[in-house]
Amino acid sequence: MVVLSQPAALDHCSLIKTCKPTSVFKEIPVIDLRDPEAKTLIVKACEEYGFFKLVNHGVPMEFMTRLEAEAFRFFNLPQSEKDKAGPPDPFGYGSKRIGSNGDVGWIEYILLNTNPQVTSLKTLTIFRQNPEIFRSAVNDYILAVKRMAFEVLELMADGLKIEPKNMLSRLLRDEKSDSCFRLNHYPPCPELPVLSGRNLIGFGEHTDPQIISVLRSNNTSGLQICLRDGTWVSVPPDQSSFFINVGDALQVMTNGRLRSVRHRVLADSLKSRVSMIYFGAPPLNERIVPLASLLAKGEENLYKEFTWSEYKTSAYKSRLADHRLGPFEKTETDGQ
Ligand SMILES: C=C1C[C@]23C[C@@]1(O)CC[C@H]2[C@@]12CC[C@H](O)[C@@](C)(C(=O)O1)[C@H]2[C@@H]3C(=O)O
Ligand SMILES: O=C(O)CCC(=O)C(=O)O
Ligand SMILES: [Fe+2]
Repeated sequence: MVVLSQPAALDHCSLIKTCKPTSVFKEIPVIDLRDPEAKTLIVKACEEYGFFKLVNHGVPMEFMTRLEAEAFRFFNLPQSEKDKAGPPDPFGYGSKRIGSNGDVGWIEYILLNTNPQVTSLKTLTIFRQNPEIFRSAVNDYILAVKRMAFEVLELMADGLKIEPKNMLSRLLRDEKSDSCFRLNHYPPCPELPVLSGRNLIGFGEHTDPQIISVLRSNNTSGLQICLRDGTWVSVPPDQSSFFINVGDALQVMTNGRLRSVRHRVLADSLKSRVSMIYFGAPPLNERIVPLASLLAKGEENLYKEFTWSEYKTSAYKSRLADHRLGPFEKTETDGQ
């Protein structure tokens, strides 16, 4: 990508030129968790897009707004205070750098382990300004979102005719589940209007490595997903709903039937975006293989066998936009 000149603050960031304005995702599948047809609609949306919006989800709005307020309170602290909780390893506070392989964005974030047994010094530092209130806002939110994610995965298993119904959700329910939680803040970027016709990348394009991701944001747009034909569409924000992404591990477990969705976030010139994402992952020692009941007679397994720990190690060596499943896909010569 060629960038002519840009303000010093954006030096490290990527700009993309959109030839035609990205269209709004009008056909976004909206699934009502209480709809008797939900299981079928979830499978359909995950096959077609790897993505859907969830309404009537049962997570109290108060949990979302309380955590959003705490997130803003933290991100509004002086930089020197926030830096005490960084750099991320991968947990902790991070700014601009995403991961450790050179990816950058117009973003600051907090990454947390959802396992309460793993409380690092960095996590304690994040909470230290407002320990009781911040911690309980995070815990209440995660607990409610986890319950809802289990329900979604149970409906999905039902829709896919997987027995038993907890085949997928048990991985997230496991006390050794390697799930994590992220609070992202995309500050407004006042320089954007002078970068005419170009967009600033807040979070570069990628797929999420885990099983599913459950995203909630405030009312600021920015999230885009990539459709099957390669076009990018903007997802209108909806602060009272959740957006569910299929991750790489679920793509493998369904032998490619459900697809992990490529997505990215663009910065806004005027409004801050805050998002909170629960990444539901299996335990580290879990073998990630296509579920036998999903393989039709004679259907080939598309992936080599690996554990979540092996996939994670490989993913964390990759760049954000890499096709992380590539090294795990079977080739013509495999198995001969
Ligand atoms: C560049 C990277 C950041 C990331 C680890 C990686 O090496 C590749 C995957 C990235 C990602 C995307 C989804 C989640 O936000 C995340 C926490 C994850 O599990 O994989 C991030 C990683 C990160 O920010 O550390
Ligand atoms: O912040 C967002 O809206 C999405 C971020 C994201 O895709 C991620 O953290 O993996
Ligand atoms: Fe993501």
